[in-house]
Amino acid sequence: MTVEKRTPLPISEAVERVMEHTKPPEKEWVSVEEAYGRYLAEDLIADHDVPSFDRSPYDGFAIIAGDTSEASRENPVTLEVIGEIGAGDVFEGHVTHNQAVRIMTGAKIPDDCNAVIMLELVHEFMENGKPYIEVKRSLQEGDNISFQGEDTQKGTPLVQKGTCINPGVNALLATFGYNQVPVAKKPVVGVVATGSELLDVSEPLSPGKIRNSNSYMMLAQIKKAGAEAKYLGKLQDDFEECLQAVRDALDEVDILITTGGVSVGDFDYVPAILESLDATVLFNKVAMRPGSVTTVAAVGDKLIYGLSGNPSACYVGFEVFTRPVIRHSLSSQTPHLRKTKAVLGSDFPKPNPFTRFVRASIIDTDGQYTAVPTGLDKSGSVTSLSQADVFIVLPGGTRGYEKGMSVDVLFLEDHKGSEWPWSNIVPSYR
Ligand SMILES: Nc1nc2c(c(=O)[nH]1)N[C@H]1C(S)=C(S)[C@@H](COP(=O)(O)OP(=O)(O)OC[C@H]3O[C@@H](n4cnc5c(N)ncnc54)[C@H](O)[C@@H]3O)O[C@H]1N2
Ligand code: MOO
Ligand SMILES: [Mg+2]
Repeated sequence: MTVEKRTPLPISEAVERVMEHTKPPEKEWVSVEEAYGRYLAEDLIADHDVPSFDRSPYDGFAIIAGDTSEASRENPVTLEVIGEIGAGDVFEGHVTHNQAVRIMTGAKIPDDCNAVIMLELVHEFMENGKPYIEVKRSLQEGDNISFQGEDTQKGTPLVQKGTCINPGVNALLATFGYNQVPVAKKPVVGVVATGSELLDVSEPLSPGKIRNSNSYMMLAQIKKAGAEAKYLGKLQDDFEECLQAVRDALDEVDILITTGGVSVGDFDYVPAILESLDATVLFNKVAMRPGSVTTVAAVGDKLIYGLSGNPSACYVGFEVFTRPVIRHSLSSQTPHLRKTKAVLGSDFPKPNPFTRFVRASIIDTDGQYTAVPTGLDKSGSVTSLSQADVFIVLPGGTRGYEKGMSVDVLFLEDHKGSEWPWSNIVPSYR
């Protein structure tokens, strides 16, 4: 029996191929209470000025600034207080010279007034049953006024579609009257685990068996990417059973992920399943480690990801190839992992022909990032994932890397994303 020979594709080319198979985003409406964490499906543009009227930023008195032009400690001016307004009220009367209106924070400035003086800065007194204030300083027109449109003006684009709705975006949605919010429909992503060695989480360990951890890892990755996760169970390494399960799964999901059985072993059935489904294999080998066996295929308008059974390889395969497809269908303009530079925290003396993704934790020292590998750097390692907040990217080549070098890192816990992180990833030898 000869083992199938696979040609490794450069990462950027492999990502390009999957991105060519993305579908246009679909829109749905959710209530503003449900919008947090969803992705905006339309640009949010201010349809009125904010604030929409001149208002007082203080509890104080609305006055005519010119009345105070001669005011000083020695020469205070006296103004008659002719009314009071709280936030939400509008002063309907007319204010003339040497008059003032008691005004609270957030209330609309009376039309005739053009400045506000804080309560603490005036002396209040009554004379003949009428309230007055004494002002000991001179104010300029516009002093202490929050002007209409000073926060934002009508027509200003505020939030781009594809943005993850954070609490600040929620505030804007409410400000502009979005009781219902247009958000990108979440694609449904199914997970099937294959492997006769797999136990359910609740089962006790027995010789040769391990618990199925990849499914639960990926359900979380899918949700984190913004999609709806559907667990479709774990399967024995049995070709017919797996083929039927994949066929059934395809009816239920937009994207299907299998884990395990994707390499060249006797019980690695994913390649044969893809063949039986007449799927178009986009690639079945990528010049990266872990995750070199990552396979992606298209069946009709759906993508099937054959991710490695090895936990770290599975994790990497998802973040590099599945996450951007999900984010694209959520309208994101920046669907890939965000890239930045960091100082390498350990030596990697052994050269590797494939680009390596090293799970690492980031330390921020006054804005200077250092990336320190977390645990065992092997494809089968599961413990190195829990502490990882970046992948260090070490391009393949003929030389190793030394502690202290500047390297690219990709953030795992970040919503901003990046447009295309795969150009300019170059080995940076000192
Ligand atoms: N002769 C060769 N052997 C292997 C090659 C190769 O090129 N030639 N590639 C190696 C690489 S690289 C990887 S990665 C793995 C890929 O393996 P598979 O995707 O076929 O996955 P399995 O064989 O089913 O399992 C691999 C490993 O992962 C464990 N596993 C599987 N499923 C789960 C799960 N749901 N949760 C946790 N752990 C899981 C499984 O027990 C195995 O230990 O192949 C290499 N071999
Ligand atoms: O796909 Mo493997 O992870 O390169 O070890
Ligand atoms: Mg295998």
